[in-house]
Amino acid sequence: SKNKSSSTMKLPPGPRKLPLIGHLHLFLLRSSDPARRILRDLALEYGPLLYLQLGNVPTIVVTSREIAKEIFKTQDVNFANRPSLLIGEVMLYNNTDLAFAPYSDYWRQSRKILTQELLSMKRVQSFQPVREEEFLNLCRWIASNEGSPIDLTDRLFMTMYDIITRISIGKKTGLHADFIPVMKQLTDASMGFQIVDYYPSNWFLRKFGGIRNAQRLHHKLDEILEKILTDRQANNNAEKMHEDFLDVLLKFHGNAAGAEYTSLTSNNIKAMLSTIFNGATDTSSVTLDWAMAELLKQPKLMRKAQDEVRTFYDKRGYVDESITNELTYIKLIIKETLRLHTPGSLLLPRVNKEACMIAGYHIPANTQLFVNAWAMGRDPNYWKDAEKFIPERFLDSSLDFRGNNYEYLPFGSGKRICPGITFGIANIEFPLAMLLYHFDWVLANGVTPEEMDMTEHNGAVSTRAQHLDVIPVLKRPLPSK
Ligand code: HEM
Repeated sequence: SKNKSSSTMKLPPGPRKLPLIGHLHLFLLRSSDPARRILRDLALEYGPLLYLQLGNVPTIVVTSREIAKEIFKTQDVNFANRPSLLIGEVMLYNNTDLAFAPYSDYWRQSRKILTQELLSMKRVQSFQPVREEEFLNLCRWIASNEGSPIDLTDRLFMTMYDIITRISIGKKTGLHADFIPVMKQLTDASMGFQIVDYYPSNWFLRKFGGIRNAQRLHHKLDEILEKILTDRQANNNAEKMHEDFLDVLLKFHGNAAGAEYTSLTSNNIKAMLSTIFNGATDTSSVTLDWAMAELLKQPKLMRKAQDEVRTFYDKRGYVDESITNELTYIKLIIKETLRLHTPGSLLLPRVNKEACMIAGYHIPANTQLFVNAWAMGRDPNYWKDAEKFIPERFLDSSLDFRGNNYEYLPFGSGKRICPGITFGIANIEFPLAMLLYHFDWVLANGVTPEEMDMTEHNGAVSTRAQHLDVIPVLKRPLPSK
């Protein structure tokens, strides 16, 4: 064909690279900044399709909706693979965790189980009592601290961990106490840039740069999950109010579910439970935390949100999850929070199987792809007053987060789009409504809304650097059930 000339084989632009480390120095030099910011600044300088060499790993970074659209529309299958990272390989059962799995039959099968059996609307609704009970417990604790400062951030994270754990492995047992801290470490480790991943064939780095720690964490995790699994299999016919994820997954163990699905091994089930925990906890709690922070920062918005919830629920006297769908303003707040504080800022990395052309540039096979959803979410070319928190911007807008508006991709897009959107939103919407319905909130230590420090923590998930220190004032009594 006509485009094999050397000019069409041009790589996308990027800064000058150094021997051996390529562009890694750009990250080392700004080690106090999160990668999403460094990559956004590079895009401003070199353009929306950026080429970087991270150690030995060729990488492109996309920061425009047109190029994101081109990739997700025309190269979706080609980019449906994930790079093999140390954490996925060592900790997550040799990349059989869904989020890290290569694009394969195994991925297809386990994604089907996840979307159809675990994260369907019906299943998500079936966990309503768990969410209600755990958040009611939280509200009771908050009410018991009325008038004194509390660390709301910590409590929101703990409550979310409890909910996801109960939904995954059932009623609280002693194992929860072991499970949560190990899973927390796993979530931290799997979100970060790890230097060892940029020299995949370097045995020295692998040996000394993380593999031992990953193995140690893996053994701990495996021991706990194995115990949970065998306990459950031993007590299979115990009385149960709700099926949890483990019950569902065990139906696929050893092909009990029949020919429509491949069977899951014990390791597969353990990997799936890890996936869910990893994908669901921090993303949901950090969104809730940012939403509360933004409302505390702008008391007018807080009042508007509280008015909506209180007008809506005052007849019943409590927040009922089955009708949260009608909370228009709460929905706008969540949309805006996901725009300005995109938790999975760079999505999860992908890698292409075959060489291809994107935006007129040559992309060699096995190039790692980051889509900077966080940067697009605050790009002034797409958003008016892009850095301001304005929920009303979504009022008369058809923009949604289901992967078809490429400047707004908090859940990603295409084949690897987050399968947990419905579940994730349910875990945010209802708790937010409940916190706003029952309590008024005052910043602790005499901090004024203007003085609130909204700095982001330098981590892969965009948490706030400061915790929410607030004083609760009970405004609506808690249900006594
Ligand atoms: C506010 C909440 C959440 C946000 C912002 C979020 C965000 C994301 C993002 C950005 C991706 C990468 C998509 C891509 O590569 O295009 C992803 C993937 C994924 N998420 Fe979520 N997520 C959330 C909640 C959840 C929940 C509740 C679950 C499960 C229980 C979940 C499970 C997963 C899984 C398994 C993947 C990998 C999918 C695959 O590789 O095929 N997420 N999520």
